[in-house]
Amino acid sequence: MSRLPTLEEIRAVPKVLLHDHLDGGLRPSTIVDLARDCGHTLPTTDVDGLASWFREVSDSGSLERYLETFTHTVGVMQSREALERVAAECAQDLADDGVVYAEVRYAPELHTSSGLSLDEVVQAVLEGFRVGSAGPDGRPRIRVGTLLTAMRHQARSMEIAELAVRYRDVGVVGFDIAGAEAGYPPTRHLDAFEYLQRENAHFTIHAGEAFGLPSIWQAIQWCGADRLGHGVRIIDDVAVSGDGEAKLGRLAAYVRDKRIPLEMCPASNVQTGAAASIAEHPIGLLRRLHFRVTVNTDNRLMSDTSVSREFASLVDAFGYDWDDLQWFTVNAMKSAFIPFDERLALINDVIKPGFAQMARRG
Ligand SMILES: O=c1[nH]cnc2c1ncn2[C@H]1C[C@H](O)[C@@H](CO)O1
Ligand SMILES: [Zn+2]
Repeated sequence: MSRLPTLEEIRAVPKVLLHDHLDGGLRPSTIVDLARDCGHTLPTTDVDGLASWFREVSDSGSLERYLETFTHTVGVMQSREALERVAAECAQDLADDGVVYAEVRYAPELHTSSGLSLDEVVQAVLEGFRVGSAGPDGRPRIRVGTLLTAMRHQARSMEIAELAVRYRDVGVVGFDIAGAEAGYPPTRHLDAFEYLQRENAHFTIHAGEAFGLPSIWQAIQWCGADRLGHGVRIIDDVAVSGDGEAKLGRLAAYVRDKRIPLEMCPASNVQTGAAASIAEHPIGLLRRLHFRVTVNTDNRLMSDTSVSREFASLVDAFGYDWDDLQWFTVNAMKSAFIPFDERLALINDVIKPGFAQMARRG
């Protein structure tokens, strides 16, 4: 099929999402509702105006400024009802976009300012995902696993890691650290990572987004991360000569040889200045070099994006075809934190047949 995939067609194929923040994906109308209920003051209560505000402020070119916008999402996610609603709508929105498997992350410690305990936060989010994943016939339209995030500038990672292990059999599939990267190396949380390794638990680390190779190196070689959140700066360890031949440094070679998944989030990276544009995003070269690249949304609200839109922008920039999109999707499914047999079943019974059906249509 020579014609390139369209946005509408991309929406129809089964997709997988590994890096999406619950507090970065609220519907603007829900923020307005919840803010009214809990007395939180927003920059504007006009729904369209609020959507534009998030997108525009997030376009600052700085991760720190980008993260400031979360005051207005986290601020309205402080009750059990609010957390359940946001999680349920998240599952519905992802399913509507054709996502069949998602790992959605959030930081429980950010949702306790009105008195919820960490356990209550986790239980509310799990309940929201349970409700939101069900279709009209009661059968699940999407499978959602959650990742519990600890904030890298705080000192609660051990507590959050223990929480993740406590809820591992009821929907929590892993752990993460997030927040401003510069000045907060992942090794600050080494005890939490060592604990998770002893517990045979899975974790990813935001690394190589706003800070370079040392952050990626620490995340992998000191902390033992299974995956890298973003990881875009791995490109700094790849030299491309005039004739297009690429030479990998030791760290880049390690990441590729070990098939360490890169959770790339192109639109978010352009907004925070981690990449100059989609066309110049390192994903193009990393895909060509067969790193284990996956495509993600990061924060759908801040970037006004979805998995389908991320794919469509890559089709536009790099001319990707259905084989490329299936390759990204299978990469993501292989890299998920659920058991191997369940990943394989989704690949063979859902993803491959879904892409094959699209190929026949073309
Ligand atoms: O792209 C990101 N980099 C680092 N931290 C991030 C990013 N997107 C969201 N966060 C932070 C802000 C949220 O409040 C927190 C938990 O989801 O994670
Ligand atoms: Zn992120």
